[in-house]
Amino acid sequence: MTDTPDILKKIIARKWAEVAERSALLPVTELALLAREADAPRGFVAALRRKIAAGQPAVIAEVKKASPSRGVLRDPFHPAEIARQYEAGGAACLSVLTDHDFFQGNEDYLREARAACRLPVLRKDFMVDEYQVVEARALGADCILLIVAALSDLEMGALHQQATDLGMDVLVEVHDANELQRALALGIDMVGINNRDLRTFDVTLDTTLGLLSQIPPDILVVTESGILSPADVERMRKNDVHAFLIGEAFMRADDPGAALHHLFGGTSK
Ligand SMILES: O=C(O)c1ccccc1NCC(=O)[C@H](O)[C@H](O)COP(=O)(O)O
Repeated sequence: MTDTPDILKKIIARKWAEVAERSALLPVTELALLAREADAPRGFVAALRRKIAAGQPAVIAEVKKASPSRGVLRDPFHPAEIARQYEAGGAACLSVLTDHDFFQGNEDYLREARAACRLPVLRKDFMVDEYQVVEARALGADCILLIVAALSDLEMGALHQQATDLGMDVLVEVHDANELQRALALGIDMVGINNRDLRTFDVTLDTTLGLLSQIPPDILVVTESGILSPADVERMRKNDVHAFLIGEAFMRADDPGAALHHLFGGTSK
């Protein structure tokens, strides 16, 4: 994939090394036993759709300490407390960064956040191998992220099928029309449009708006990145986009749940 942004290439290389290290310590057959014993999936897409059906915003609230483009967003960082605040603020779901090297995330953050609330949780990481998908379910994840720019069609299809077989939902992330067509060919029920260009880190909500007309109406559209103000929210809602993945705007707030409630003008619960 020659089009893959440099930052993704770096992250993917690290992920392959991680898979090799982890599978040497815990073979996938043993991990699969842990996945089978994990708490049942909570229904990620269903939770988003319930919110929309109730006329409320479907917010995937992100638990993220840091990112390559923004550096450290929150320190000290208490995932369980953040999860409780998000639930109280009316979030539909959580997204928890588990990547160590680029986002200062951790698998324990997902476990802690999920145990502290009743919300479905996305494992926000960079999936390249089936080992990570089984690991996600063993951690309790209800959904995984697949980034089209990071995967071949064959890889994407296999990871998507495996997650579905394990009872998880899949958020398939795109940034342009070509990636969107590749995602649609998979037979997806939810697509994430990342407003952040991972080559330049520039963010524009025009990215979501520009792709909407190419998405069949039965597919749930999640706008990702750069939602910072009530005006951003309103712009999306006017264009019939009701699902949002938001990190930075909440992570910089004292109470992320109160910030969520405020950003959506008190309509989130
Ligand atoms: O944000 C980055 O620096 C980044 C770099 C490489 C891959 C992904 C990256 N961001 C992940 C995200 O897409 C965001 O965490 C997510 O969409 C929330 O965005 P925001 O509300 O702007 O924090």
